[in-house]
Amino acid sequence: MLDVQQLTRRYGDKIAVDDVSFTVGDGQMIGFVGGNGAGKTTTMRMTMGLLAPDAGQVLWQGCPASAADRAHFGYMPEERGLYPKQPILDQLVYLARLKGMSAPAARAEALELLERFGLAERVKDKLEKLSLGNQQRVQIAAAVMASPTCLVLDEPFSGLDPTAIDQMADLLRERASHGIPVLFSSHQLDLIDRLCDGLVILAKGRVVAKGSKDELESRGRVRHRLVASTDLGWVRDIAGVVTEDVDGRTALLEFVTPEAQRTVLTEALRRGEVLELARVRPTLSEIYREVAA
Ligand SMILES: Nc1ncnc2c1ncn2[C@@H]1O[C@H](COP(=O)(O)OP(=O)(O)OP(=O)(O)O)[C@@H](O)[C@H]1O
Repeated sequence: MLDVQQLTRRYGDKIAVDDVSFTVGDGQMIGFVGGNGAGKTTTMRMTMGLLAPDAGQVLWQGCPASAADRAHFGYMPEERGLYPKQPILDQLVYLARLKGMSAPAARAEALELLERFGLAERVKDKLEKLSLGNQQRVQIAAAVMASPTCLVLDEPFSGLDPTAIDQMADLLRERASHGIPVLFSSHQLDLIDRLCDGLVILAKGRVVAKGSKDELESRGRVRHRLVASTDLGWVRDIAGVVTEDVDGRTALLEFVTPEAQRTVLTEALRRGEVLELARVRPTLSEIYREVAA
């Protein structure tokens, strides 16, 4: 389990990360979300021990994370970090050997990953000869090689096409299913929604929301969609109802009290048929806009 506890980091007068805490359990995939400059990269660098926090600490399996612990983490930095002028297979083997793998095992795993990503024909190419999307695949391969105990990935999906996103998503899910914590940042909320067990939302250096999507949804406003067989203009006059939208026979409503919901339902039935009265689940984008505004 990776436990980020009250991390704080300033750059001069500016506070980049302010008292940030969250946990990524074994086998969990947690999405790290926030606008540009929210503090995600700074938090990830502190998590990896590449930047010293002004306050707070990172625990690994309940103890302060040591350099030896972090040497077994897989990390994909924002600035990427592989050498443009080196052949891709050589680089992957070299990095895996630094993590303690034997040369034959490192070569076998690197070849397997490169084949899986459709790069089997390119293993001798220098990184810079690959398209940006393929370079990104190699960067992800570097992070997941050598059985990392934890994955910390800074925007691993940026610049990937939908097929590559699906491939990488499968790979990360597979790694998480082996029981390792996976933390990754992304601006693609649909992807986070699809992939993650939970998310941490950062705004201006602070955690503004965290938890599973269900937990975050239940914190937000509860709205209902009402569809009836007759015009619904009358709902605006019912006490205890916030009318978000009324469009003929369809309305989006917030019931302030249970009585308001009963009144609306009774009145709608008195006037005609009720075709639908359903709770509207907020999208992750709506939750994000609400908490990160
Ligand atoms: N080396 C640095 N020196 C000064 N300020 C910095 C430095 N690195 C980051 N910052 C500032 O710290 C804040 C957080 O930056 P950080 O890169 O962690 O955000 P982020 O959430 O990763 O953003 P993005 O999504 O744009 O990558 C920003 O205001 C940024 O300008």
